[in-house]
Amino acid sequence: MTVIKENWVFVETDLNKINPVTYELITKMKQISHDPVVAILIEKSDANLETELSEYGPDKILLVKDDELVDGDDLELTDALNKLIQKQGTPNTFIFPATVVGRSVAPRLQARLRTGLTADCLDLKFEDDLLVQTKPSYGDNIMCEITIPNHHPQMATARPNVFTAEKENNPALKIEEIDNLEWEKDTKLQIKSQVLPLKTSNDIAKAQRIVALGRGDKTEAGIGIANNLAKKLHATVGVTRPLTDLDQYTITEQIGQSGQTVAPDLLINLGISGAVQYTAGISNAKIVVSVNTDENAQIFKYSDYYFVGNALEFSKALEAIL
Ligand SMILES: Cc1cc2nc3c(=O)[nH]c(=O)nc-3n(C[C@H](O)[C@H](O)[C@H](O)COP(=O)(O)OP(=O)(O)OC[C@H]3O[C@@H](n4cnc5c(N)ncnc54)[C@H](O)[C@@H]3O)c2cc1C
Repeated sequence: MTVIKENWVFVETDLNKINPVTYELITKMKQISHDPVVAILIEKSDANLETELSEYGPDKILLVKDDELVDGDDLELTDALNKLIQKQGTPNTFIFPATVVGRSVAPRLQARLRTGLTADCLDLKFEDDLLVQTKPSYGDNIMCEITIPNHHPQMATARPNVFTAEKENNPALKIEEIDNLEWEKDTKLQIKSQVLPLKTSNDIAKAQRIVALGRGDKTEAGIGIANNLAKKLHATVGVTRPLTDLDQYTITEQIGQSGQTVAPDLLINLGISGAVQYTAGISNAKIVVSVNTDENAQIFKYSDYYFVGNALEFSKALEAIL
């Protein structure tokens, strides 16, 4: 098998809009790669998403204009990407966002290509052509560096909000349109319509201020006051995993390893212990304030300011002076 010296990034689109995580991945790959970074874009025949995409400086865009495939399911997408690799050659690496779509399509493609995949990476770098993929392991207690030395493409999914997207003018950009992929239709599943959810994980992932609630502030009164505080601060409410047992919170608001990675200017942690699975999602927060009754709470190690005391009383007092 001939490996082409290209590093591919899958462009995720939702209802004819590019998911911004794509730009984060392109920027990161441009920073670390000495070979061309190629964006794989599938769009409707009358769309022009390549214009927006080109602002982030990929070296090449492989463009598939296909009205059916845009609305295709994960199996169809997998088959189309497999056909694309058969047509173009095997890239050195192929990176996907660790989103619902990326987490479904990337492993299916990996299995078909009989290569390796590292899921949910928090960092990527190259040693020559070898992609070194960093991810938390063993319950997030250690960071592992994983490589796939003998198979191609070296595949990874990387979490949204970990890398920073930066615009770049690339006058050398080439756009190559691919015709006749002849992907196989999935007859078992039919998607009749697609709607954007009212609330998305983007709300918390993009929030500039977050009030995060943990088990130590899980009472009805604690949650009520924390929500008032959030309103006054124009902040979004986030939670730790135990709070997702409540009807009003889901994985959409959960911060951490199995939830969302956040990068706010201000994060207030109320009654949160600081388990590694939670702190994995907050390393890009700028100012962290934490409140906990336990003076030895782990979360204080990740905090710029902390208060030893009751979260509810703290929220009440802070809300009163705002
Ligand atoms: C595979 C895996 C993935 C996971 N993914 C995630 C994830 O993405 N996100 C996540 O959050 N968790 C995740 N978890 C769970 C994680 O391990 C912790 O259990 C969880 O983060 C703990 O949440 P907490 O801090 O709210 O609760 P606790 O650990 O119970 O901490 C509560 C804290 O509140 C303090 N406290 C008590 N009363 C008060 C009070 N009145 N005022 C102030 N402080 C008070 C206590 O001192 C304590 O420190 C995951 C676990 C596993 C195994």
